[in-house]
Amino acid sequence: MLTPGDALALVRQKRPVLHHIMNQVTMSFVANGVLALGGRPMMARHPDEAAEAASKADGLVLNLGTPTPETIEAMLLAGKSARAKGIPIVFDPVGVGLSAMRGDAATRILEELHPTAICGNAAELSYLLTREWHGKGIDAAAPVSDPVEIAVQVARRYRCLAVLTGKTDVICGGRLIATSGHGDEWLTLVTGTGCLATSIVALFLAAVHSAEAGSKPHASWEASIAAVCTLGIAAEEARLAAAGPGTFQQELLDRLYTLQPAFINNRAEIRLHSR
Ligand SMILES: Nc1ncnc2c1ncn2[C@@H]1O[C@H](COP(=O)(O)OP(=O)(O)O)[C@@H](O)[C@H]1O
Ligand SMILES: Cc1ncsc1CCOP(=O)(O)O
Repeated sequence: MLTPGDALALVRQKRPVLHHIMNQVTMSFVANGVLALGGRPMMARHPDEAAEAASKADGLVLNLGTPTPETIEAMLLAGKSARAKGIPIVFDPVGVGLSAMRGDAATRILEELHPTAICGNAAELSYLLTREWHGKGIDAAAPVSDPVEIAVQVARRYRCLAVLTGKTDVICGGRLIATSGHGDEWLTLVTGTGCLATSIVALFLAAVHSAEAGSKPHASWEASIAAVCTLGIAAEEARLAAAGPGTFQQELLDRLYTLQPAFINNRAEIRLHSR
């Protein structure tokens, strides 16, 4: 079994290059979060260079936050290149039910690229099942009654890992289902923490994929659990030193930088489920 601490140590040892095609709102924060954890963020969003950039990466993040026809084209080109190279692709369908444009882009990404993992909030993952939008703006409007069931259905429908974020995070890969209650409600006061969760999942998947550990059964699922626990525990520690959302954001980056594998292993509480 790959512990959360083992996975964090691998991230810092491997320092994966993570190619992002993502929204313009949270790019800088996400790049700083990935750097703080030991990764190498790379943003390359023009269709003319997207495939080439992906071919030089260890993992690819496709984030639908501020889509344009050009970035959607770039996502499809980068995704095909990532598939040819065999690196993990992580898709965050940010605000997917806001417009037909986002819904259509998500359909193409899912059908043409078959991402390794889908990460999003409950409204986003439910939309991928029902094509009905229950979000407010781009956020999940209200807690859903059974987030585990939504994640299970998404993982089964799209044959991938599903990571549903919220007060409780759900990490599902087929029959493997886990939940983590780590985190802090101030994460919802800083824009980009959902995007960062997605990029951290991609970072951990890329690290494990590029190491021997990646060949072990369940390694990708365990890496995704490690990713959400790392962010959640970093947030719990950050909250202790923060006065409000501004200092919380700074403290969060500092905790991502200083968290030690043994500390995460001592602290992480993960519940396993069966369906
Ligand atoms: N009420 C909450 N309490 C504690 N942590 C939360 C809460 N809501 C979200 N989180 C955490 O915030 C991060 C971003 O999740 P979320 O807010 O669902 O993303 P998004 O911005 O995509 O809606 C995740 O690490 C999640 O665990
Ligand atoms: C506010 C906003 N609008 C389009 S993308 C974006 C940021 C979304 O970030 P997150 O989903 O991580 O809160």
